[in-house]
Amino acid sequence: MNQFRVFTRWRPLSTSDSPQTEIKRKCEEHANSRISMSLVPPTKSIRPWTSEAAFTHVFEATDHNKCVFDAVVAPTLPEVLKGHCCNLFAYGHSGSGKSHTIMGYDFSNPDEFGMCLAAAHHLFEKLETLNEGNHAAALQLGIGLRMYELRNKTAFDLLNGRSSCHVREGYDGQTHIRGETEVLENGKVRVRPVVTKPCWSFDDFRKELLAGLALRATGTSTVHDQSSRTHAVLELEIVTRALLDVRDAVIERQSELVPVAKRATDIYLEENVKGVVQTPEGKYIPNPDYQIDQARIDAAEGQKAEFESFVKKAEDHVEEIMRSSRHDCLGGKLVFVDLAGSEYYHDKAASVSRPKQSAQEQQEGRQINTDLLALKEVIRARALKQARIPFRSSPLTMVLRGHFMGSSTVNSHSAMILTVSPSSEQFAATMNTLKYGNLVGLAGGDKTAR
Ligand SMILES: Nc1ncnc2c1ncn2[C@@H]1O[C@H](COP(=O)(O)OP(=O)(O)OP(=O)(O)O)[C@@H](O)[C@H]1O
Repeated sequence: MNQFRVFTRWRPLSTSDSPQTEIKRKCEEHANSRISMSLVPPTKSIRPWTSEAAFTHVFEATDHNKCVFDAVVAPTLPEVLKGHCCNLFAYGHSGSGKSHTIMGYDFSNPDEFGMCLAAAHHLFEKLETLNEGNHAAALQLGIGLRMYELRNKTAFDLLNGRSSCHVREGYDGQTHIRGETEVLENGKVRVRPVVTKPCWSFDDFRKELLAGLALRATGTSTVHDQSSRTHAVLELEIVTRALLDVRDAVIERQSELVPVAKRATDIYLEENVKGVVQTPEGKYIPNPDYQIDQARIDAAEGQKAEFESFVKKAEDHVEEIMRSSRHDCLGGKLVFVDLAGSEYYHDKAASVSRPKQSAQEQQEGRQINTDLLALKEVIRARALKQARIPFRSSPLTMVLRGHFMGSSTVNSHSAMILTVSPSSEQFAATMNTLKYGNLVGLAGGDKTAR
């Protein structure tokens, strides 16, 4: 099976909802073991809706987090331990249970851990075994945690005081998320990526996760709050101290290269400006009184090439550490994406009403809509094994590029959980979420996917 899995999770009715208002729904299993869902609208003015056979499984309100973890995340852990990358998305209306699912609200009861904490718990159990007999501290395996919120082309680093970082495509064709430029002594210019917090035990991990969550407005859902207007990304990567150190060395060598490269450019420009004069007619001609100092230009270029070679050497060192690791799991990643609230998804075919939005919210809504449609197209292109995957279509898919590219298989170890409310008052929001999930399930299915 090589399909992108889409799950639905019904949250329980909240105490403020009356039980009579529960949405009537039906599931049907099809020959391909996929499920279709039908919803009966609370009023006659809305047409009943039936999805296609797009869903892998439907969790009911009584299913707790452990049940969801066992079915959705646990099967991906062997892939992560082989050094591959698996992605898990949560999508739903504000208050439908995305944070409950991904982050969890109980950080001490393993049965109620969110997917992220439960995954770390299981990974640390495995890493402890792999670390046995390995006495070199620099080679002890742990989990590097990165946490950021994404809005348009800006990422807010939750493990670095919510500082803002830019999402850009580098000269190497890779997407880089980089913080503000720091100007250091001797003209060195350093641009750090999103912070990776190394965690060498489960308790370290839990502490960092809680610190990151404290900077995120979750759990106080209103459709206008901040968390519903950003995508939250949590990356868990299997690392060693040695790997983190050599990555830091690359950043250090790059910062040393900046002033040297600038000096080479300045010298080249200076010599060439001195080497020409302007005629009364406004033309530039070689300056008869100045001979361009080519040796000076070459010396500066030579120094630049030397510093470039230091960067290359540091990058090779990272490759070498990855290649020579005794453990396949080094660099393995599990990425959780708590997508922006489904109230921002605009499906032309959906005749559902949406809450009134301000001009800024409408603009953000358009961007979120672009992100979500781009994500669906990326999933479809991967399912179709297309040569060109449209990662550049949105900042979200640009950020996910590295994670999707690091996946072992086309789609099968990535999944989406749709969180939905059973309250009739939330019917429109629930149907909108399921409509998007239906499209993603079809797109990530087989070659006949639409
Ligand atoms: N499956 C569930 N079982 C029990 N409680 C749940 C479940 N899903 C959600 N809840 C509860 O409902 C409330 C809202 O859920 P949650 O904060 O996860 O919503 P959300 O989709 O993340 O909203 P937002 O995007 O605004 O942060 C929380 O108190 C949460 O504990």
